[in-house]
Amino acid sequence: MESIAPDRDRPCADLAATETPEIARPTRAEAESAVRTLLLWAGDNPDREGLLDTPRRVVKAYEEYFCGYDEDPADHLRRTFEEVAGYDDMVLVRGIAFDSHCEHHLAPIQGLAHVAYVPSGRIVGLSKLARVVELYARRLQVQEKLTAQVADALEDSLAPLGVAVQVEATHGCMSCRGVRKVGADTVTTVMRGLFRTDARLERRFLDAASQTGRGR
Ligand SMILES: Nc1nc2c(ncn2[C@@H]2O[C@H](COP(=O)(O)OP(=O)(O)OP(=O)(O)O)[C@@H](O)[C@H]2O)c(=O)[nH]1
Ligand SMILES: [Zn+2]
Repeated sequence: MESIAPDRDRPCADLAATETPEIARPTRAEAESAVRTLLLWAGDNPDREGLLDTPRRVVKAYEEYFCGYDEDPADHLRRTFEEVAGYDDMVLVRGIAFDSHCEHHLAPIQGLAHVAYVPSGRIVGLSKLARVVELYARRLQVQEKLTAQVADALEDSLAPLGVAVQVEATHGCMSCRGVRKVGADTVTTVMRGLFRTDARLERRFLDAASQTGRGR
Protein backbone atom coordinates (compact mmCIF):
# COMPACT_ATOMS: atom_id res chain seq x y z
CA MET A 1 0.00 0.00 0.00
CA GLU A 2 1.23 3.47 -0.80
CA SER A 3 2.48 5.18 2.35
CA ILE A 4 1.46 8.76 3.02
CA ALA A 5 3.86 10.97 4.99
CA PRO A 6 2.10 11.87 8.26
CA ASP A 7 1.59 15.52 9.15
CA ARG A 8 3.21 15.90 12.60
CA ASP A 9 0.64 18.39 13.81
CA ARG A 10 -2.25 16.32 12.46
CA PRO A 11 -1.42 12.67 13.02
CA CYS A 12 -4.83 11.57 11.75
CA ALA A 13 -4.76 13.46 8.49
CA ASP A 14 -3.20 10.50 6.68
CA LEU A 15 -5.68 8.08 8.25
CA ALA A 16 -8.68 10.03 7.08
CA ALA A 17 -7.99 9.22 3.46
CA THR A 18 -7.50 5.51 4.01
CA GLU A 19 -10.02 4.80 6.75
CA THR A 20 -13.10 4.42 4.61
CA PRO A 21 -12.07 3.49 1.10
CA GLU A 22 -14.81 2.04 -1.07
CA ILE A 23 -15.53 -1.28 0.59
CA ALA A 24 -17.89 -3.96 -0.58
CA ARG A 25 -20.31 -4.44 2.28
CA PRO A 26 -21.68 -7.93 2.80
CA THR A 27 -25.38 -8.52 2.40
CA ARG A 28 -27.58 -8.43 5.51
CA ALA A 29 -27.96 -12.21 5.25
CA GLU A 30 -24.16 -12.63 5.23
CA ALA A 31 -23.81 -10.35 8.25
CA GLU A 32 -26.49 -12.27 10.14
CA SER A 33 -24.75 -15.53 9.28
CA ALA A 34 -21.51 -14.15 10.75
CA VAL A 35 -23.33 -13.39 14.03
CA ARG A 36 -24.68 -16.95 14.03
CA THR A 37 -21.10 -18.20 13.74
CA LEU A 38 -20.09 -16.07 16.75
CA LEU A 39 -22.98 -17.50 18.77
CA LEU A 40 -21.67 -20.98 17.99
CA TRP A 41 -18.17 -19.79 18.90
CA ALA A 42 -19.52 -18.63 22.28
CA GLY A 43 -20.70 -22.21 22.87
CA ASP A 44 -24.45 -21.66 22.57
CA ASN A 45 -27.13 -22.98 20.24
CA PRO A 46 -28.27 -20.31 17.73
CA ASP A 47 -31.38 -22.40 16.99
CA ARG A 48 -32.83 -22.20 20.48
CA GLU A 49 -35.79 -19.87 20.88
CA GLY A 50 -34.02 -17.09 22.77
CA LEU A 51 -31.28 -16.76 20.13
CA LEU A 52 -33.31 -17.22 16.96
CA ASP A 53 -33.74 -13.48 16.40
CA THR A 54 -30.34 -12.48 17.79
CA PRO A 55 -28.45 -12.31 14.45
CA ARG A 56 -31.13 -9.97 13.09
CA ARG A 57 -31.02 -7.82 16.25
CA VAL A 58 -27.21 -7.64 16.31
CA VAL A 59 -26.97 -6.59 12.66
CA LYS A 60 -29.60 -3.91 13.31
CA ALA A 61 -27.68 -2.75 16.38
CA TYR A 62 -24.49 -2.55 14.30
CA GLU A 63 -26.25 -0.19 11.91
CA GLU A 64 -26.83 2.08 14.90
CA TYR A 65 -23.38 1.68 16.51
CA PHE A 66 -21.58 2.38 13.24
CA CYS A 67 -23.79 4.86 11.42
CA GLY A 68 -20.96 7.42 11.50
CA TYR A 69 -19.28 5.93 8.42
CA ASP A 70 -22.01 7.29 6.19
CA GLU A 71 -21.75 10.89 7.43
CA ASP A 72 -19.48 13.79 6.54
CA PRO A 73 -18.64 16.27 9.33
CA ALA A 74 -18.56 19.13 6.83
CA ASP A 75 -22.30 18.67 6.31
CA HIS A 76 -22.91 19.50 9.99
CA LEU A 77 -20.46 22.42 10.08
CA ARG A 78 -21.46 24.09 6.82
CA ARG A 79 -24.03 26.47 8.37
CA THR A 80 -22.29 29.30 10.23
CA PHE A 81 -23.42 32.64 11.64
CA GLU A 82 -21.68 36.00 11.43
CA GLU A 83 -23.78 38.11 13.81
CA VAL A 84 -21.69 37.70 16.95
CA ALA A 85 -21.50 41.35 18.16
CA GLY A 86 -17.71 41.18 18.27
CA TYR A 87 -17.53 38.01 20.41
CA ASP A 88 -13.99 36.72 20.00
CA ASP A 89 -13.32 34.41 22.96
CA MET A 90 -13.40 30.67 23.50
CA VAL A 91 -16.68 28.83 22.84
CA LEU A 92 -16.75 25.60 24.86
CA VAL A 93 -19.35 22.84 24.84
CA ARG A 94 -18.41 20.48 27.64
CA GLY A 95 -19.72 17.19 28.90
CA ILE A 96 -20.81 15.78 25.52
CA ALA A 97 -21.61 12.17 26.41
CA PHE A 98 -20.88 9.57 23.75
CA ASP A 99 -20.82 5.82 23.20
CA SER A 100 -18.28 4.29 20.87
CA HIS A 101 -16.55 0.96 20.23
CA CYS A 102 -12.86 0.15 20.30
CA GLU A 103 -11.43 -1.06 17.04
CA HIS A 104 -9.33 -3.74 18.74
CA HIS A 105 -12.04 -5.68 20.59
CA LEU A 106 -15.34 -4.11 19.44
CA ALA A 107 -15.88 -3.39 23.13
CA PRO A 108 -17.84 -0.32 24.28
CA ILE A 109 -16.12 2.97 24.98
CA GLN A 110 -18.18 5.40 27.07
CA GLY A 111 -17.09 8.92 27.71
CA LEU A 112 -17.43 12.66 27.68
CA ALA A 113 -15.98 15.09 25.17
CA HIS A 114 -15.23 18.76 25.80
CA VAL A 115 -14.93 20.75 22.58
CA ALA A 116 -13.79 24.37 22.29
CA TYR A 117 -12.84 26.76 19.54
CA VAL A 118 -12.00 30.44 19.19
CA PRO A 119 -13.99 31.74 16.23
CA SER A 120 -12.45 33.82 13.48
CA GLY A 121 -15.55 35.88 12.87
CA ARG A 122 -18.02 33.06 12.24
CA ILE A 123 -19.64 30.80 14.78
CA VAL A 124 -21.34 27.45 14.35
CA GLY A 125 -24.47 26.08 16.01
CA LEU A 126 -23.57 24.57 19.40
CA SER A 127 -25.31 21.28 18.65
CA LYS A 128 -23.05 20.82 15.64
CA LEU A 129 -20.02 20.34 17.93
CA ALA A 130 -21.87 17.48 19.61
CA ARG A 131 -22.92 16.13 16.21
CA VAL A 132 -19.29 15.92 15.11
CA VAL A 133 -18.38 14.02 18.30
CA GLU A 134 -21.32 11.67 17.69
CA LEU A 135 -20.35 11.10 14.06
CA TYR A 136 -16.81 9.96 14.91
CA ALA A 137 -17.93 8.02 18.00
CA ARG A 138 -20.23 5.99 15.73
CA ARG A 139 -17.22 4.40 14.07
CA LEU A 140 -14.66 1.88 15.30
CA GLN A 141 -12.23 3.95 17.30
CA VAL A 142 -9.19 4.42 19.41
CA GLN A 143 -9.60 7.34 21.76
CA GLU A 144 -6.61 9.28 20.47
CA LYS A 145 -7.96 9.15 16.92
CA LEU A 146 -11.47 10.20 17.97
CA THR A 147 -9.98 13.22 19.78
CA ALA A 148 -7.85 14.28 16.81
CA GLN A 149 -10.61 13.69 14.25
CA VAL A 150 -12.99 16.04 16.06
CA ALA A 151 -10.28 18.72 16.16
CA ASP A 152 -9.44 18.19 12.47
CA ALA A 153 -13.07 18.50 11.43
CA LEU A 154 -13.48 21.83 13.25
CA GLU A 155 -10.23 23.18 11.86
CA ASP A 156 -11.06 22.17 8.30
CA SER A 157 -14.60 23.55 8.26
CA LEU A 158 -14.38 26.65 10.47
CA ALA A 159 -10.73 27.76 10.14
CA PRO A 160 -10.92 29.00 13.75
CA LEU A 161 -8.10 30.73 15.61
CA GLY A 162 -7.81 27.74 17.90
CA VAL A 163 -9.37 24.37 18.68
CA ALA A 164 -9.17 22.28 21.86
CA VAL A 165 -10.71 18.85 22.35
CA GLN A 166 -10.52 16.73 25.47
CA VAL A 167 -12.02 13.25 25.77
CA GLU A 168 -12.30 11.21 28.95
CA ALA A 169 -13.57 7.69 28.58
CA THR A 170 -13.73 4.20 30.03
CA HIS A 171 -12.96 1.22 27.84
CA GLY A 172 -14.93 -1.99 28.18
CA CYS A 173 -11.95 -3.93 26.90
CA MET A 174 -10.06 -2.82 30.02
CA SER A 175 -12.90 -3.40 32.50
CA CYS A 176 -14.92 -6.44 31.29
CA ARG A 177 -12.03 -8.48 29.94
CA GLY A 178 -8.24 -8.52 29.72
CA VAL A 179 -6.65 -6.56 32.55
CA ARG A 180 -10.12 -5.98 34.18
CA LYS A 181 -9.47 -2.60 35.77
CA VAL A 182 -12.91 -1.23 36.57
CA GLY A 183 -12.92 2.53 37.15
CA ALA A 184 -9.76 3.39 35.22
CA ASP A 185 -10.42 6.10 32.68
CA THR A 186 -8.33 7.61 29.91
CA VAL A 187 -7.92 11.30 29.14
CA THR A 188 -6.77 12.51 25.71
CA THR A 189 -6.30 16.12 24.68
CA VAL A 190 -5.62 17.88 21.39
CA MET A 191 -4.74 21.60 21.26
CA ARG A 192 -4.44 23.55 18.05
CA GLY A 193 -3.70 27.19 17.18
CA LEU A 194 -4.16 29.67 20.06
CA PHE A 195 -4.70 26.84 22.55
CA ARG A 196 -1.10 25.78 21.86
CA THR A 197 0.48 29.22 21.95
CA ASP A 198 -1.57 30.94 24.66
CA ALA A 199 -0.94 29.15 27.96
CA ARG A 200 -3.64 31.15 29.73
CA LEU A 201 -6.28 30.11 27.20
CA GLU A 202 -5.15 26.50 27.40
CA ARG A 203 -5.42 26.66 31.22
CA ARG A 204 -8.92 28.16 31.05
CA PHE A 205 -10.03 25.34 28.74
CA LEU A 206 -8.54 22.62 30.93
CA ASP A 207 -9.98 24.13 34.12
CA ALA A 208 -13.45 24.53 32.62
CA ALA A 209 -13.38 21.01 31.17
CA SER A 210 -12.28 19.51 34.47
CA GLN A 211 -15.30 21.05 36.23
CA THR A 212 -17.58 18.87 34.11
CA GLY A 213 -15.64 15.65 33.82
CA ARG A 214 -16.32 12.15 35.05
CA GLY A 215 -14.38 12.79 38.26
CA ARG A 216 -17.01 15.28 39.58
N1 LIG B 1 -4.04 3.68 22.80
C1 LIG B 1 -5.22 3.07 22.86
N2 LIG B 1 -5.27 1.78 23.15
C2 LIG B 1 -6.49 1.20 23.24
C3 LIG B 1 -7.68 1.89 23.04
N3 LIG B 1 -8.71 1.03 23.21
C4 LIG B 1 -8.15 -0.16 23.51
N4 LIG B 1 -6.80 -0.05 23.54
C5 LIG B 1 -5.73 -1.01 23.82
O1 LIG B 1 -5.42 -1.75 22.67
C6 LIG B 1 -4.47 -2.71 23.10
C7 LIG B 1 -4.50 -3.91 22.19
O2 LIG B 1 -3.42 -4.67 22.62
P1 LIG B 1 -3.13 -6.16 22.12
O3 LIG B 1 -1.97 -6.68 22.92
O4 LIG B 1 -3.00 -6.17 20.64
O5 LIG B 1 -4.49 -6.91 22.49
P2 LIG B 1 -4.86 -7.78 23.76
O6 LIG B 1 -4.01 -9.00 23.81
O7 LIG B 1 -6.33 -8.01 23.69
O8 LIG B 1 -4.46 -6.81 24.98
P3 LIG B 1 -5.05 -6.76 26.48
O9 LIG B 1 -6.18 -5.79 26.47
O10 LIG B 1 -3.88 -6.25 27.29
O11 LIG B 1 -5.49 -8.13 26.85
C8 LIG B 1 -4.77 -2.98 24.55
O12 LIG B 1 -3.67 -2.55 25.32
C9 LIG B 1 -5.98 -2.06 24.85
O13 LIG B 1 -6.00 -1.55 26.17
C10 LIG B 1 -7.59 3.27 22.73
O14 LIG B 1 -8.58 3.97 22.51
N5 LIG B 1 -6.35 3.81 22.65
ZN1 LIG C 1 -10.33 -2.60 23.06
